Amino acid sequence: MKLLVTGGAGYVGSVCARVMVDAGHDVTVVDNLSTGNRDAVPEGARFVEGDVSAVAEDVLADGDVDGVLHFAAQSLVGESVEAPEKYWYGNVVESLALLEAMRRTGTPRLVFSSTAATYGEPDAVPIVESSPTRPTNPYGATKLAIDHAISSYTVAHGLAAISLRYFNVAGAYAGAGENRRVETHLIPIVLQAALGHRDSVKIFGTDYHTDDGTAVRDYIHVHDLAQAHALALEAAVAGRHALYNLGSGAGFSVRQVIDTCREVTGIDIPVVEAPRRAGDPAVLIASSDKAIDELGWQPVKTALPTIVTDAWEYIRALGDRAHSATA
Ligand SMILES: NC(=O)c1ccc[n+]([C@@H]2O[C@H](COP(=O)([O-])OP(=O)(O)OC[C@H]3O[C@@H](n4cnc5c(N)ncnc54)[C@H](O)[C@@H]3O)[C@@H](O)[C@H]2O)c1
Ligand SMILES: O=c1ccn([C@@H]2O[C@H](COP(=O)(O)OP(=O)(O)O[C@H]3O[C@H](CO)[C@H](O)[C@H](O)[C@H]3O)[C@@H](O)[C@H]2O)c(=O)[nH]1
Repeated sequence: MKLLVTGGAGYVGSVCARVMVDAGHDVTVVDNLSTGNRDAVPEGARFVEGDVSAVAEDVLADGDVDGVLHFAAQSLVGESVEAPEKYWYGNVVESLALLEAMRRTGTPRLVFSSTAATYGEPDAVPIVESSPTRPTNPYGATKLAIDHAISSYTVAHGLAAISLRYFNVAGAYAGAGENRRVETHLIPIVLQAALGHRDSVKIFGTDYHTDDGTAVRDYIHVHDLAQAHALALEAAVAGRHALYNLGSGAGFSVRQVIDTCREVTGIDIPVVEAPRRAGDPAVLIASSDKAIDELGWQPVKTALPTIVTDAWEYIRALGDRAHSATA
């Protein structure tokens, strides 16, 4: 297929772009490098620098692009609470521009990076796709708004679309991984502390109603996630918007993640207890049964030590290329 990958210089987008190139697809990456790295764009993919709203329509203009994988976004829960404008413009307005570009150029297929954050605080876990959507932060609210916009484009304009609601993505694949200029995600932060790039790790909230008082998340390996994108591209049906949760089905607390990182690295990483981070739900665990049943998705790297080991090997190999700025 001929594919446009937005956000393909970022973490998840660069791994997915690599998997698509390796599978023989013709890939063009559009990225404004706001959080991504130019050198993360895989060899074999074309690169166009710019905002989705400014350059995507040019890439689609010939009318022969088969599908769009839309990763480009602002995606930090805490930041979205402090600067919601960045999220409503950067996510909703940019994605509406992409939908319009696709409509005008007759581009048939979309796979969208939605998120567990669309559900908010769940009534029950594991979370299924029919669970209520009550986002607890602007990030989740903007992703939910985009999901609604996509649904109406499928009905009105015959777009074939799949939203993949990822839970917490981690790990690395073939030399591609998490290397943001400013890092806020738990696993890379803990591993940066193990490397000595940070003095300690803050635990945001120790008073949640969970077994050890810290927040629980479901970590999914980035390569398993990329495989789901390949399946979604094939499965998208004109006029239909399907949604799938993607996780490993097990929840790990912040303390359990830190302990796993200690075991994998053999380093006693220092921690500091801190207040809760605004916008964070207590527990997010996915049911991925729908993706397994309907897409034929088979996650392989589901064990947390495997995910952390891959992230650790990646971050150690970065050397001088490592960004380690604290947020
Ligand atoms: N990482 C996770 O745990 C996770 C979980 C659920 C969903 N997601 C979603 O997956 C997608 C990728 O997340 P990530 O962790 O790889 O983030 P990232 O910040 O590493 O990558 C996002 C990329 O998009 C680019 N970008 C942002 N806005 C753009 C715009 N308007 N035009 C062009 N390029 C733009 C950035 O430069 C960056 O390269 C996001 O949509 C995010 O919401 C991520
Ligand atoms: O230094 C840190 C960093 C994080 N955390 C905690 O660790 C958990 C995971 O936080 P991350 O920042 O790694 O991930 P989030 O759960 O906030 O969000 C991630 O997963 C979501 C889906 O679950 C989103 O889609 C989002 O894009 C993606 O960043 C949270 O309880 C957070 O408070 C800490 O205690 N200390």
